[in-house]
Amino acid sequence: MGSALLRGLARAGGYHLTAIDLDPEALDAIEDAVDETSEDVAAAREADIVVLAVKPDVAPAVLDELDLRGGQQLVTLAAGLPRGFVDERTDASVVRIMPNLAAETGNMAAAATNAGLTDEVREMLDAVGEFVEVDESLMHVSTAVNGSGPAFAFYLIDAMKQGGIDGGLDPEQAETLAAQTFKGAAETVLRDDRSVDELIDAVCSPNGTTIEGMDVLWDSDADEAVEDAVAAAERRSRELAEAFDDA
Ligand SMILES: NC(=O)C1=CN([C@@H]2O[C@H](COP(=O)(O)OP(=O)(O)OC[C@H]3O[C@@H](n4cnc5c(N)ncnc54)[C@H](O)[C@@H]3O)[C@@H](O)[C@H]2O)C=CC1
Ligand SMILES: O=C(O)[C@@H]1CCC=N1
Repeated sequence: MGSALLRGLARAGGYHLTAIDLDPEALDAIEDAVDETSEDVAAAREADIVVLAVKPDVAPAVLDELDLRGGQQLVTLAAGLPRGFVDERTDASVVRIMPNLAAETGNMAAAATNAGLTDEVREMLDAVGEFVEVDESLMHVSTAVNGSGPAFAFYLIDAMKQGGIDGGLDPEQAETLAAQTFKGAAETVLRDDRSVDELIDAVCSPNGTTIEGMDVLWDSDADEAVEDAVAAAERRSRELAEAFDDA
C-alpha cells in the first residue's frame, strides 16, 4: 500500500518523497518513483508527513522506533489499528485513514478520521483520489468497502469478462470491455445526479437487452453475496482491532 501511495504522489507532483523499508528489495522496486530511499526508520524524523504503512502486527514495534516530534503528522493506515493506540506512542499529530491501491493511478477512495485530520493531509489525499471524513467507529466498514473493495470489484470484473469469453470474445478483448465498462459506470455514478436505480433504467431500453439481464440479477442473490463479503471484511477488521484492546 505504501508503494501505491508513493507512486500516486510522485505522479501528482509537488512532494519530496522518501521510502523507508527494512527490505532492500522493496526499496529497489520503488526507487524510480521517489526522491530518496532508506532502510533507517530514523529518516522519518525529517518528514512533515509520515505514513505508517506496515502490517498491523508490526506497527507497535515500528512506532517504538519512530520517535517523531510534535509538529510532524503521522498518518496510520493499518487495518484495525486504532488511532488512540498510535497517538499514545508518538508526539506527532495522528490521523487514521483507510486508503486503497488505486492511489497509484490517482483514483484512490479513502476514508479519514475527523480526529487529527489536517489540511496538509487533506491535500495529500486529494492529490491521489477522493476521500470522505468519518468518525473512527466507521473505519471498519470503510476498510471493507474501499480498502478491501478493489478485490471485490476485480472479482466482479472477472465475472463480466468470463461472460464475454463465453460469448466468443478473446480474453484480452473481454478484459478491456469489462474493465472499461466498470470504470465508465463508476465515473457515471460519481458525476451524474441521478440515482443508481435511475441510471439502470436509462440503460434498459423497452423490450431491449439490458432488462433481460437485469431480471436475472434482480432474481439472484448477487447483491446479498456482495453485502456478505463487505460484512465479512468488516468483521475481520473488528477482530484485528481487538488485538490492540489491552495493549
Ligand atoms: N494492500 C492493500 O490493498 C491495503 C493495505 N492496507 C494496510 O496497509 C498495510 C500494509 O499492507 P500491504 O502493503 O498489503 O503489506 P506489504 O507486506 O506489501 O507491505 C508492508 C511493508 O512493510 C515493510 N516492513 C515490515 N516491517 C518493517 C519495519 N519494521 N520497518 C519498516 N518497514 C517494514 C515490509 O518490508 C513491506 O515492504 C497494512 O496495515 C494494511 O492493513 C490498507 C489499505 C489497503
Ligand atoms: O486485506 C487487508 O487486510 C488489507 C486492508 C484493506 C485491504 N487490504
